[in-house]
Amino acid sequence: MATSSSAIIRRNCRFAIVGGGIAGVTCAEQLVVECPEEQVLLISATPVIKAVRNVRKITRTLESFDVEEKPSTQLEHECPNVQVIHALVTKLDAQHHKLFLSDGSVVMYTKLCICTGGRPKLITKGNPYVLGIRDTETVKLFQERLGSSKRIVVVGNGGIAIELVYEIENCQVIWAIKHNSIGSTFFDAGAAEFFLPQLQSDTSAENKPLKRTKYTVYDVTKKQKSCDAVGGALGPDWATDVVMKGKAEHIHDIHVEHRCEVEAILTPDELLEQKLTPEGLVLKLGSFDGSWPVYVKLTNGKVYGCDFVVSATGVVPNVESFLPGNQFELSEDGGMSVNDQLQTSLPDVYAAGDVCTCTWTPAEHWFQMKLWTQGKQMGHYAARCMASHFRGELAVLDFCFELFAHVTRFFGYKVVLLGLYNAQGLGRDYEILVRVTKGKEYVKVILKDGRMMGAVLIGDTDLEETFENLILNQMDLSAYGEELLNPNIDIEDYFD
Ligand SMILES: Cc1cc2nc3c(=O)[nH]c(=O)nc-3n(C[C@H](O)[C@H](O)[C@H](O)COP(=O)(O)OP(=O)(O)OC[C@H]3O[C@@H](n4cnc5c(N)ncnc54)[C@H](O)[C@@H]3O)c2cc1C
Ligand SMILES: NC(=O)C1=CN([C@@H]2O[C@H](COP(=O)(O)OP(=O)(O)OC[C@H]3O[C@@H](n4cnc5c(N)ncnc54)[C@H](OP(=O)(O)O)[C@@H]3O)[C@@H](O)[C@H]2O)C=CC1
Repeated sequence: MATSSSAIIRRNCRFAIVGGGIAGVTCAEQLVVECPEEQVLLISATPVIKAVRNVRKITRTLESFDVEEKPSTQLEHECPNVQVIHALVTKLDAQHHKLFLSDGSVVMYTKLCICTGGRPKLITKGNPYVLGIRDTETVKLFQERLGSSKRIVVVGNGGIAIELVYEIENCQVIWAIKHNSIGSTFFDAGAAEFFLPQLQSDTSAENKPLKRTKYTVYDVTKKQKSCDAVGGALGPDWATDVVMKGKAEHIHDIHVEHRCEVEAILTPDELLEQKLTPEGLVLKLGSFDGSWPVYVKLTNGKVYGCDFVVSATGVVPNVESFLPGNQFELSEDGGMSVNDQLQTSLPDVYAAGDVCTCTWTPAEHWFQMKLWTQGKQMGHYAARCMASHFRGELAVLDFCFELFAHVTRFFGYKVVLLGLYNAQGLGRDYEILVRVTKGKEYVKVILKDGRMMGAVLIGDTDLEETFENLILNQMDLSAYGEELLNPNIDIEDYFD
């Protein structure tokens, strides 16, 4: 409800949420279920919000879903006690439960959830030749630049880099990674080897496996853009519909530089001044006049000329608007620390999604990762916590925080990650079992003291449900040895 005193608009609500990404919207939708009689105010810097649809339950903890961008009015229509305000939060006075918005209004809340996500952590600030990818706007900029490019350098070895190198066509890609093998955030050297042919092959549109469209964009960006904040992060299969074509002749041309970082980004003049010689890599670029707008010097001493650089080097939480005047406890990665009730260090302020860092002692096979799935799970759980505390109760930690579970697609393959899939936190004290069928599937299991701790399943293995159970029930598998991955044994029947 809005009340006005002098020129300032004041709005009072029981629950306020900042951020129209997946965490904020899921939180709003769930608050409507928990407290249908209370007013929920969602403040979104962008006029479109992100919502989950078509949730498909794969196992108890694994689900896949589509994501749609929709106008905020649609959410208001679907959830009548939710009001969406299109504005930027410029300041928080947590002590007095007040939010100050860019439209000059003030929101008084009883409980607040901050879901402002993150933004790309770029290798360098303010360099026009270095781009990050986060939202629809940044993708458009990337597409435009790529359209007139013959070579780009991609820095980083995580989700975005993997998707880019697979999708980009007609542009040579120099992929600079810190690690020994590609894609190390999501898989090990064995899986990287499995994927290697996909990097070398001609993966032009006709040769790629057909993909379903899972990401729906409601395009209002041209019509209205009034705030400076980044839009909500992209999500599952964002790359499917995005044309990523450069102007070189060869369709797919990737060169990986291992074990290196970017030391400097140089202009052509700086290259000359420093008397550096760019790599004489054999290029399949068609006509080329020999000079580049920018040069990248790597820590391995090599220098590459390129049209621009993509810094796919992770995200930093969007916390700046909330810090002045408030004593939030921040974690090492800059995220707002939250406890197992998703409470920050300040009373009545919660946080969910990419903006927060979980500081409770996690279940043995769960850890936080800045993913769409976890944004949804945390948004949902934050609503339950806010509603429970409002009623004077404690919330019970949701089951989804028992086991890390992520399903995605890389290089055209279904990829399922369960538990400590990369032996996270196990030191050297574990065993690995691997089964590979070239071009078809890659199955890796992490065992400790005979118990399954995690698994990577690439391809249509149909093993996710059985392995999820084996990780959750911690059955002693020592007696089975390598038989566990014997393709001639129907493992489902075995453990029923
Ligand atoms: C290119 C790309 C591909 C990805 N692919 C996948 C994938 O395949 N699978 C997966 O699980 N995850 C994926 N992710 C990660 C996933 O998108 C994020 O983890 C998830 O979207 C985070 O949701 P969020 O709601 O916390 O934040 P966001 O989606 O970033 O939303 C934050 C919202 O807060 C708003 N905001 C920020 N500051 C303010 C302010 N001061 N006032 C008002 N509003 C504000 C923003 O405008 C935005 O609407 C991908 C990310 C990227 C960038
Ligand atoms: N299909 C999916 O599930 C997808 C998920 N995402 C998510 O979106 C978010 C953003 O993706 P992305 O940017 O790829 O982030 P990620 O966190 O996935 O990967 C970042 C990568 O950059 C490396 N890195 C960090 N700093 C530097 C540096 N200075 N120089 C060189 N390399 C560096 C990291 O290595 P190290 O870790 O060793 O520091 C890591 O390999 C992530 O949360 C990601 O999980 C994105 C796309 C697809």
